[in-house]
Amino acid sequence: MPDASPLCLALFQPDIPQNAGTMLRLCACLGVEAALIEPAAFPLTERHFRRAGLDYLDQVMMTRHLSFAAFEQWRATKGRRLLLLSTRASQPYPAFAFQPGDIVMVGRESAGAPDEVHRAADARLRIPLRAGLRSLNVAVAAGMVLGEALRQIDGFPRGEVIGNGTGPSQA
Ligand SMILES: C[S@@+](CC[C@H](N)C(=O)[O-])C[C@H]1O[C@@H](n2cnc3c(N)ncnc32)[C@H](O)[C@@H]1O
Repeated sequence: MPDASPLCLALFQPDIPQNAGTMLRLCACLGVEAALIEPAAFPLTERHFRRAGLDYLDQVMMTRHLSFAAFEQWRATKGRRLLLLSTRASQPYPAFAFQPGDIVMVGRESAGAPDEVHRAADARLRIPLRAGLRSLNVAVAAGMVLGEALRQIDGFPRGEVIGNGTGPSQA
């Protein structure tokens, strides 16, 4: 595996700071690396993320890429697979075999990811939904698929239990 982190979550040109903040918090808590592909629809500053409720920013292993082309150059140096979550994909994610080092990418809230990104991906994965319903919130989609990927590769953090695990700790 190329890096210390078992997986990477890539945010393609995020539109909504609250969603980006939720996904970066997810990355911090699960020990998943994050990649931000610019331009975003909001300034990628610490102030904006903190206002969106992300107070774990210093715990996120994050790379920023000025364009998709720059991200692709970086990815080529790492030799990592790109797995795009897309409402246009036909392959359901629960049947996909994830590997350590995989990069799971989510698209924009407004428009998903463009054809160029679909073509570049090693796999395009779909979360099956009930007929007639369009899509999930992007952070929910990211959480579902990262959870399955971490389960498959046994990549969840081995965190300490706070207290004795039976209930609220004594003050
Ligand atoms: C709100 S959705 C994008 C909606 C956009 N109109 C489209 O159809 O692509 C934002 C992102 O969440 C992810 N997503 C949401 N629902 C999904 C699903 N059922 N399967 C795969 N990815 C999904 C995708 O990465 C998508 O680009």
